[in-house]
Amino acid sequence: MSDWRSLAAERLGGIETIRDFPMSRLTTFQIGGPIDLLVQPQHTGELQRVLQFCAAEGVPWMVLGLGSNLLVRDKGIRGIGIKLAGEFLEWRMDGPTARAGAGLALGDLSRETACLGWSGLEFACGIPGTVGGAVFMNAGAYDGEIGQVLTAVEACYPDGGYVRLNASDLELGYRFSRFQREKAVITRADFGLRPAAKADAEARITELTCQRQSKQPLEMPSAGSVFRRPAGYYVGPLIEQAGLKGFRIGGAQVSPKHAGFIVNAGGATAADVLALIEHIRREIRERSGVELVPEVRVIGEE
Ligand SMILES: NC(=O)C1=CN([C@@H]2O[C@H](COP(=O)(O)OP(=O)(O)OC[C@H]3O[C@@H](n4cnc5c(N)ncnc54)[C@H](OP(=O)(O)O)[C@@H]3O)[C@@H](O)[C@H]2O)C=CC1
Ligand SMILES: C=C(O[C@H]1[C@H](O)[C@@H](CO)O[C@H](OP(=O)(O)OP(=O)(O)OC[C@H]2O[C@@H](n3ccc(=O)[nH]c3=O)[C@H](O)[C@@H]2O)[C@@H]1NC(C)=O)C(=O)O
Repeated sequence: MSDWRSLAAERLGGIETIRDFPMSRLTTFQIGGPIDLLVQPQHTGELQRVLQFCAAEGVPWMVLGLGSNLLVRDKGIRGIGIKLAGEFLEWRMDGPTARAGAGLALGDLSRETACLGWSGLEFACGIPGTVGGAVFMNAGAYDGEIGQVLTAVEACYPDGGYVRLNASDLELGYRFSRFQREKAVITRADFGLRPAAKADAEARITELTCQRQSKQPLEMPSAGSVFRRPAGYYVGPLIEQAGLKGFRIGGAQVSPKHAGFIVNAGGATAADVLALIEHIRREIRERSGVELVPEVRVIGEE
C-alpha cells in the first residue's frame, strides 16, 4: 500500500473508491493489469476534489470511459482512474439540444434521442464508448462524426477550473480533439439535433446495426479498429492482402471477420496484442510501404 492511497482515503472521504481494480474488467478487450485506485465522482464538486488531490500530491490520473479504445499493459496503471458516475450519466433535451453527461454510453444516447423523434446521432448507435470518450476522439462511423453534431462541451481542468467551450474551439479533426494534447476531464456535451419521424430515425439505426454486425467481430472482445486510416488506404484490405487475416500471437488474433480489428481469442495478454501490432506494422511496411499508426490508446506501466 503506497502512502498516497492512505492519504486519498482521508482526503477523498465520501467519494466511492476501489483499490487495485483489474482493468480487464473495465476494457472491451478484457485485457489489462490493475489500476491503483478507481475513483467514481458523482458530481462536479467531487470531481474537482479528486483533481485537486492529484495536483497537490502529484498523483497521475486518467479518465476511464467504457474502455472501448484502450489497450492496458499487463502490469496495470499507476495512479488514479476517474470513472464518471452519478449526474455524469444523465441527459435531457433542451429544445433541439441534447445535453448529455460525459459518462453516458453514446449508443444509449443515440437510441434514446431517436426514440423521442430526434435525428443526428443515429450514426453513433454502435459506437461502444462514452459521450466523453467520443468527444475526446471525435469518434465516427458510417459517414457520421461527433463534430458534425457537437455544439459545446464542458470540461474540468487539473487545477479544478471549469470551462464551457464551443465545438469550434476544440480543433476537431479525424479522430482528434484538443483534449488529446491538453489534459482535462470532459464532463458534459451538447448536441444540436433535428426533429424527425421516429420511425425514420429508428430504421436508420436498425440498418446501421445490421451493417456493423455483418462486418465487425462484435461477438469477440476487441478495441475496435486498431489502426488509423492511412491517407489513401483502408486498413482492412492492406492486412487481408498481406495474408494476415486470422494470424495469431498467443491469445491475440487478427479478426478473421474484419482484418482491421485484433480480437482477444481467449486469454490474450497486452504483450500478445502489442507483439501482434508490431508484426502487422512490419509486414505492411515491407509489403506496401505504408506506415500504420495505432488508433487504440496503449497505456499502463511498461
Ligand atoms: N467507431 C467505432 O466503431 C469505435 C469507436 N471507438 C471510440 O473510441 C472512443 C473510446 O470511448 P470510451 O470507451 O468512452 O473511452 P476509453 O475508456 O477507451 O478511453 C480512451 C481515452 O479517452 C479519454 N477520455 C475518455 N473519457 C474522457 C472524458 N470524459 N474526458 C476526457 N478524456 C476522456 C481518456 O484519455 P486520458 O488517458 O488522456 O485521460 C482515455 O484514455 C470513443 O470515441 C469511441 O466511440 C471505440 C471503438 C469502436
Ligand atoms: C471500429 C471503429 O471505427 C470504424 C467504423 O466503425 C467503420 C464504419 O464506419 O469505419 C472505419 O473502419 P474501416 O476504416 O476499417 O472501414 P470499413 O468500412 O469497416 O472497411 C473499409 C473497407 O475495407 C474492406 N475490408 C474491411 C475488412 C477486411 O477484412 N477486408 C476488407 O476488404 C471493407 O469491405 C470496406 O470496403 C472506422 N475505423 C477507423 C479507424 O476510422 C473504431 O473507430 O474503432
